[in-house]
Amino acid sequence: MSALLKTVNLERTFGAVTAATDINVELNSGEVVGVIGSNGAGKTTFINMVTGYIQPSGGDILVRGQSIIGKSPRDVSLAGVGRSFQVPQLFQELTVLENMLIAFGFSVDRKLSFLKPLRSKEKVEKARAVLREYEIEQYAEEVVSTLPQGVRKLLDIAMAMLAEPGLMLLDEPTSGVAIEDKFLLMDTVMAAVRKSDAATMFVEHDMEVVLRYADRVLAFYDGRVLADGPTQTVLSDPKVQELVVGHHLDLGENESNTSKEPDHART
Ligand SMILES: Nc1ncnc2c1ncn2[C@@H]1O[C@H](COP(=O)(O)OP(=O)(O)OP(=O)(O)O)[C@@H](O)[C@H]1O
Repeated sequence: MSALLKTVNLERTFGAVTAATDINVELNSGEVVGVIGSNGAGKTTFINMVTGYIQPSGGDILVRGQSIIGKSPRDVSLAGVGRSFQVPQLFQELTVLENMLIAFGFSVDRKLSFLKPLRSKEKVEKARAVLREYEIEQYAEEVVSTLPQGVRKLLDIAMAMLAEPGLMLLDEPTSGVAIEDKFLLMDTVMAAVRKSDAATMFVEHDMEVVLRYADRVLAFYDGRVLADGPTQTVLSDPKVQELVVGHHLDLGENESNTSKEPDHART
């Protein structure tokens, strides 16, 4: 059976800058992969290529064996690849529920969305059920601009999950969220995502979050995948600690026991 996602010699240049090169990655259902790398390592370029937001300069991207090269972000989303953004892409002056209903029109109704009413009992019920899974149903009638960043992040993810993607890419789900709320947010997201059997990739700078939630880690350095493997193995690799993490990680007996030294990779 074809892998859920397979990239073959994926490459992207911006003028003289090689943002990504030689990216060969395979991913299967149910996997939870942390994507790490210091600023400018190529993580967002990779996510943008896999979701159709930018086209590669070379190589191929296969989703369940089908190439998605040349497809628009919407067509990639219809092929089963969802994403959330570092800065949530929301209609700030609309309510949480209205944002969900618009996402419904774009992703679930598909081709005939312009002929279908935005609000129906069935859609409202489905939208509320997904909000409940992400523990933000109580905000359904609130205007987005009045809500804390953590709720907006959850809403952005919930909107993408409405389409029940087979692969979900989360670009820095915890950025801009207070340290004490990061684990709460990730607990909610991972519980919901794991229920769906979607494969998940999340870009993350905080190694405690990576250790706690990722089964596998892809470490980017200078546009390349420096290491790809089980979380403990990759994070204990001295090369990864030196070039990617920027400090020693003590992975001894306690999996979440990370060094508290300043982390240059943290934003
Ligand atoms: N649109 C663009 N035009 C020119 N250069 C770009 C563009 N997008 C990315 N780059 C360059 O490509 C390289 C990889 O950038 P990318 O944003 O993918 O890194 P990143 O790992 O996501 O970093 P960060 O953690 O800061 O988000 C960097 O050198 C960056 O300056």
